[in-house]
Amino acid sequence: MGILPTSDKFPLLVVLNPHSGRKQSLETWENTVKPALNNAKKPFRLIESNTQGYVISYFVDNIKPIITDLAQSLSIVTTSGAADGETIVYPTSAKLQIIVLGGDGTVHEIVNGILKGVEGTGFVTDVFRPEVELSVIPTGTGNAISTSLGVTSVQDAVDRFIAGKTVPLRLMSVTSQNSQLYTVVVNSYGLHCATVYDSEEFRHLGNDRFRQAAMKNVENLKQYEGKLSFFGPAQRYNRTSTSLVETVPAVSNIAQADNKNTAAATLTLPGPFTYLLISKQASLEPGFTPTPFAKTSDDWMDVLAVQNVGQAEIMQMFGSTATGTHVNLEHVEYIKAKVIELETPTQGRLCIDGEFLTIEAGPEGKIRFEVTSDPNIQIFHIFA
Ligand SMILES: Nc1ncnc2c1ncn2[C@@H]1O[C@H](COP(=O)(O)OP(=O)(O)OP(=O)(O)O)[C@@H](O)[C@H]1O
Repeated sequence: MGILPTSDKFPLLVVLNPHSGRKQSLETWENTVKPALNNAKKPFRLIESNTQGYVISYFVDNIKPIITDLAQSLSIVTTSGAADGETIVYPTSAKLQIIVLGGDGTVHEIVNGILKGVEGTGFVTDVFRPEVELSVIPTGTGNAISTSLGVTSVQDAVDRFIAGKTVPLRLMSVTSQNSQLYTVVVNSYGLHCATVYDSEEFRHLGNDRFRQAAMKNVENLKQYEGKLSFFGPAQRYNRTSTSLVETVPAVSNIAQADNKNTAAATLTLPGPFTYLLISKQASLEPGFTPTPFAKTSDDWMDVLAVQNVGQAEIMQMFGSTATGTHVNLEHVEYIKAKVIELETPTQGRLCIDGEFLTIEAGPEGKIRFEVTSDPNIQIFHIFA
């Protein structure tokens, strides 16, 4: 007797955002994904998002009963023959499968809703730790996660789900004095954040909405004051050797760290920033690969930083992001790190997977980015 696979007893969840991309998720569901699941005899439960923020609230409110039902569906009752000889064997792990018909913002809401819903509870522990397996059907605008994994179409995503191979979806934790969130794709500051902010009004253009909003912001190019500090191990792209080279903390910094109880930065970038990304995905949309060394499953964050440049340099960078060769441009900094802090002298705006966060001015407003390693947070996997 063994533990039954989830699909035999507990339905997979299908999260559908009808507003994603060019609003074709429902059609894709009805025409392609639902027939494929029916064919494969996979029972499902449909969760349709009816407003912005619905998905996050749904999981905050429902993840505990979902995990309870999932665990119970996998429990095994054994009888010894005696009247009171019934024993229930509970599982120590289980797979919760979720198909996402939406874009990266919907994945962001699922991940943050689940983690918020189980925070401070005993629902995810060493004794019982569910694995959440996400199948992202690319029906958003950028579809960064799918694009970075090489998923080329809706059918390709469905095929990968049916094939069943998954890889870890590594998260970034984003902490300020009064908030804590998880990022699945990208944190941005400066031109990219302003572009995402302005792109909503061009949603009807599909992928082109980012291009339209980017051009608007390049025309009125601004510099964004801030200091970026890197802690612990870091690798910096070296244009001469065309490779990532380990950056060792300066000796004075090590001494400082030993004397005080606070770590000194391995490296700092003084800003101001024209363009700044802290990313877990190589591509943010098809044909746009700003952080080409980023990997969905590794334990690094990839930083693309462009400091204090003009329109010509930005356009030159955009011109080579399709191939990733912009990392060789003089004004481009590319760094891999595990812990990063951003401090701005005045109030600023940070974009986290399309969601916006206010950065308060000065040291109190500092934002800390870390790759998560806690096994009770790192429960997400993605069909690849
Ligand atoms: N019913 C709804 N009406 C309006 N907005 C919604 C609804 N359901 C969800 N949303 C919001 O839609 C936003 C965008 O979703 P999503 O990220 O999936 O698509 P996208 O922005 O087109 O794709 P991508 O993030 O891949 O570029 C999310 O911020 C989400 O909160």
